[in-house]
Amino acid sequence: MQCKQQISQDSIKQSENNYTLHTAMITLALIGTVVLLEVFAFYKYMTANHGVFKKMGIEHPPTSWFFGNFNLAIKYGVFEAQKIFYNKYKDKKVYGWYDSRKPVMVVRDLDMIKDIFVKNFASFTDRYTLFDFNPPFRDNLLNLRGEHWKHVRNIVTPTFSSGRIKKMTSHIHKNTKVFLENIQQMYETGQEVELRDLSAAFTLDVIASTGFGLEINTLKNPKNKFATEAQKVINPNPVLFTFVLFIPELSKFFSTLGFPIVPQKSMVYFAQVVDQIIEERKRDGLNGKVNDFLDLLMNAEKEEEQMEQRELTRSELHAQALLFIFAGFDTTATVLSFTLFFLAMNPEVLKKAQQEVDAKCGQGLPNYDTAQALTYLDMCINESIRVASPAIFINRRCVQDTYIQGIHIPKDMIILIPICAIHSDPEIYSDPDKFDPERFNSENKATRHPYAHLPFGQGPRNCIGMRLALLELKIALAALLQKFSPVPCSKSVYPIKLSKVQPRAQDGLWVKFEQRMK
Ligand code: HEM
Repeated sequence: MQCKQQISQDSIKQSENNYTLHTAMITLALIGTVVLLEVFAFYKYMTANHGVFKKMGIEHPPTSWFFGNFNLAIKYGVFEAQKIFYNKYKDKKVYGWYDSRKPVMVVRDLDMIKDIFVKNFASFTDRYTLFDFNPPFRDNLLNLRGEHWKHVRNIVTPTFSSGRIKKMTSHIHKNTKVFLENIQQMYETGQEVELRDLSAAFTLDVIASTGFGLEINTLKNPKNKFATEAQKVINPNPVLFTFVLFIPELSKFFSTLGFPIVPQKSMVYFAQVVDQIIEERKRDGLNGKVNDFLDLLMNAEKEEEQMEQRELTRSELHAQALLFIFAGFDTTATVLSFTLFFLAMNPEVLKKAQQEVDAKCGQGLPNYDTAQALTYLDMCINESIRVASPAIFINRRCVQDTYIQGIHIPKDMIILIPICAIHSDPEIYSDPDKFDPERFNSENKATRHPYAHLPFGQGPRNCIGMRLALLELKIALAALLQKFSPVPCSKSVYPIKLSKVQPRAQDGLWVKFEQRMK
């Protein structure tokens, strides 16, 4: 009897065990299926667009399901990858590229590029931006689309007219004097100088001054709040940025979790600076008397309910003011530092540039008109931007189905103009790594396609700050060359090895300054 009971208890236990095992297996199988389905769904999501170019009959590099073609940018570096495939498809007007899951049409043909920038502009009014910004930066020109962009651009354009920029020369002069004092000190102490940081401090001081009438003095006090916050904005969190590069949709998710790609606190800091200056100027009756961008933007500002055609809201004003800082200082610093370095490494070019400066500017600081007359210096700057362009590429988003030169560009296709590859195409610029300003004399320029040099973009959506940047560069370079000569030093590495991901020299741009004997 006892034995029978024991047997039935054992069998109950056995069947309980079986049941538990069975349930565990079903659960595991269910989890496995869900995981598999999710992996499959993710795979489908990542590869959903990978057939686009094949259907269009457009060639592209072989794709990886996760990276698209991004693994090639990681393998070779952004510059090199652009050059490799630009050359690989040299007999094509366009080729395809997948930024992870996103198809991007790369346009090589210069006539097609011209049509995209100008003739067919109505189809390419917008830029593609990786993520949407929050206020106070949301409504900035770089980011805005369609009619909203047109409205703001029309209001802001007069701010950058020759007349307005001419009036800003005094701001540039003030900062150039401090720049020269710094160089004098470096010369006296025999210091070897890395040009990048020096140039960035100068161009940030100029933007703070021409933009907002502020004297932040980064050249003397590199850790000032304005400069540290600006550095945070132009160097977003690299981990989050990489995630968003692969899956742009994640940017909203990170933002909601309180981790925006561009630090929101820094943006708010700059908006508060702008608000404070506006209040002070209104209080002190200084409206229209400071000759900076804020002055002009303030005149264009109106309360939302009183809005007329040609006025900005405070939110639009914030966004433009902030954009001028971020679009204006790092780019100009890149050109200033590379140009000075190239001059130091090419003594014949340096001598010629100095002779021109002496002849056209004499001893005083170059003004707006003398700066326009510095044609050889202009050639040096153009050549420096060709070799090391601050913008690696330009993009546009196609807003309506369009045919250009027999090629169908569907609505929403992202267009990429490979500036670096065009600037170093040996069929356009022979021996492209060589620094040779003569490429930009009027005779040589006339033999080239006008769209073979695109450092500031082209057409109605080109760089609005180009004239200001060139004026600032010419005044700073000419003033420096009047008194000093940049020369090679023990740390100089030439020819330059460009960084794989950004317009920087891998080994820095090191020079020494010598005082000129006249
Ligand atoms: C050497 C210095 C600079 C370079 C190389 C440069 C380059 C560029 C490039 C390539 C674009 C895109 C153009 C296109 O899509 O066709 C651009 C746009 C822009 N830049 Fe610059 N830039 C420089 C300086 C400045 C300065 C000093 C400012 C302002 C103070 C500025 C403000 C802007 C703005 C607001 C846009 C957007 C224009 C729009 O979408 O309507 N840039 N820049």
